[in-house]
Amino acid sequence: MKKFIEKLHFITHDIDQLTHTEQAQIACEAGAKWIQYRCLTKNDDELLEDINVIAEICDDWGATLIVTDHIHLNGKADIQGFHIEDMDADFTKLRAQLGEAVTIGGSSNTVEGLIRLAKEGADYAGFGPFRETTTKPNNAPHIGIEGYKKAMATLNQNGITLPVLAVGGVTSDDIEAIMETGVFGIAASAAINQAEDMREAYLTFYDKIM
Ligand SMILES: Cc1ncc(COP(=O)(O)OP(=O)(O)O)c(N)n1
Ligand SMILES: Cc1ncsc1CCOP(=O)(O)O
Ligand SMILES: [Mg+2]
Repeated sequence: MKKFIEKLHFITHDIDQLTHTEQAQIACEAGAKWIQYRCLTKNDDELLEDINVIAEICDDWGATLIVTDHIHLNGKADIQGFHIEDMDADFTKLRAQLGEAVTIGGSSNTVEGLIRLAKEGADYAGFGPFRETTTKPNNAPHIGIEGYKKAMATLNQNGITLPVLAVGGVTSDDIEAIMETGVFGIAASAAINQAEDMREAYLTFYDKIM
């Protein structure tokens, strides 16, 4: 089933200055239509407490709510989908488990991973890291502008239309060059939620992407 996927995904994160709920509220008030609640530090009761509040905010503002991992919470709150960070996850099995209506996104550091995600029925993929990020430092090579161009050419040659989002260390100054590579969109956290003025930062991202 083809799903609507937004071009700008805002990812909440554990930061000192704003709670996940506050981040979702500010992003939605600034116009966000896609919130990924990424909290890997709370127990199920705490997660559901956050998710129920964020789901209401998303509902009020017409935003899609995606939860990072935690697929066991499917059906327990008004969640539209899940972003699965395990790059070895079997999306065919996940689809069978979660059903057609649930949006399922995956992550990859390679074009081969993107092809596999597309073949296994992921609805979209985060492809990164664009550059170094403190949100989740890892050892994967940075994709960079040339890497996105090459990957998008390979996907096109293979007839793959999976929506690919650049992710990891993206700032508003990168948006134009990234979008020119042919990727579908951008997912970002730190450059928005750690900005001095989060609303202003979200609006700058939005204006440059749309
Ligand atoms: C849209 C989106 N893309 C990527 C991620 C993070 O995925 P992850 O597997 O953690 O990526 P690496 O940092 O390991 O490269 C996400 N949450 N959402
Ligand atoms: C790459 C990545 N890994 C975990 S969340 C995430 C996306 C957010 O990265 P950033 O905070 O640099 O926008
Ligand atoms: Mg990962």
